Amino acid sequence: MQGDVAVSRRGSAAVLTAAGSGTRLGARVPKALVELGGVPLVLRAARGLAEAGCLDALVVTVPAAELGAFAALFPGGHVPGTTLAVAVVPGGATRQASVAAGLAALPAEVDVVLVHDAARCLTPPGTVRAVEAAVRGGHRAVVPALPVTDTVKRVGPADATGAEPVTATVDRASLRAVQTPQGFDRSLLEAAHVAGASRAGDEAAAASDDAGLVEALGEQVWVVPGDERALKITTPHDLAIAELLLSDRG
Ligand SMILES: Nc1ccn([C@@H]2O[C@H](COP(=O)(O)OP(=O)(O)OP(=O)(O)O)[C@@H](O)[C@H]2O)c(=O)n1
Ligand SMILES: C[C@](O)(CO)[C@H](O)COP(=O)(O)O
Repeated sequence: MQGDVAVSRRGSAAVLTAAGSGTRLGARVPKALVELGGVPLVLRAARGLAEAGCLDALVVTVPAAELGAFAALFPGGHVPGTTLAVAVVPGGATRQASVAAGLAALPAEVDVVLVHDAARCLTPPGTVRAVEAAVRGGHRAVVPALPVTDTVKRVGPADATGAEPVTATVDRASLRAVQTPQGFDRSLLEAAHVAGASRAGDEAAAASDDAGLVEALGEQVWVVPGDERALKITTPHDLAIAELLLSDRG
């Protein structure tokens, strides 16, 4: 924990998930080490969090076999060029397990936690600040999200040709596509991970986001505006889109 921490504001930190392999991207290195504009995704995401200026500490969860390669991106245990302190820890078999590992490594003083994907490395600092401020403002679980613009159909099991029967058209007015960082009161997020711990080892059962674990506790989750730049880089197509966004920004 760095700097003075006021009594009324004990500290905000982020867990940056970067322990995935990136199967769908298909690179030779773990996805978070893939470069976008010459900068690894994990470093770009960490810089975005640091630039937000509202965080006191950062925990990055990484593939256990690559601990050294990831730690080398944060010389002196800081996000380069900033005073934001970084701890690099091994992640788990699922994103949920990786977040749990990151939570366990947070400094004791932290009372607000943001969970962010390295794969969403172009998220603007303003989105980070908005999520942190919403939690500080009293909403104990906050997710950034965008309205869904496609028409969305529910389908049943495919027939022999592989075609799927449509069973319903979902009212998209009430749908939101959820991004990261997701922000939480620390005690609520820890309780949600304890309650959902039995799901963490199995990709099919694991929660795909942290808000889902909080919802499973019966607690209210709130949505604030997301940003198109916070897209998740999952496939080579996404990486190409991100390169375009970067050149547009430049
Ligand atoms: N065991 C895991 C799996 C995922 N993640 C992180 O969670 C975020 C979202 O996951 P995704 O983009 O789906 O990454 P991968 O699991 O690496 O992708 P794939 O499913 O294509 O292998 C990423 O920042 C990823 O590094 C993680 O920390 N630990
Ligand atoms: C957390 C997340 O990025 C919010 O959209 C998403 O749920 C991660 O899902 P994935 O299955 O790990 O890609």
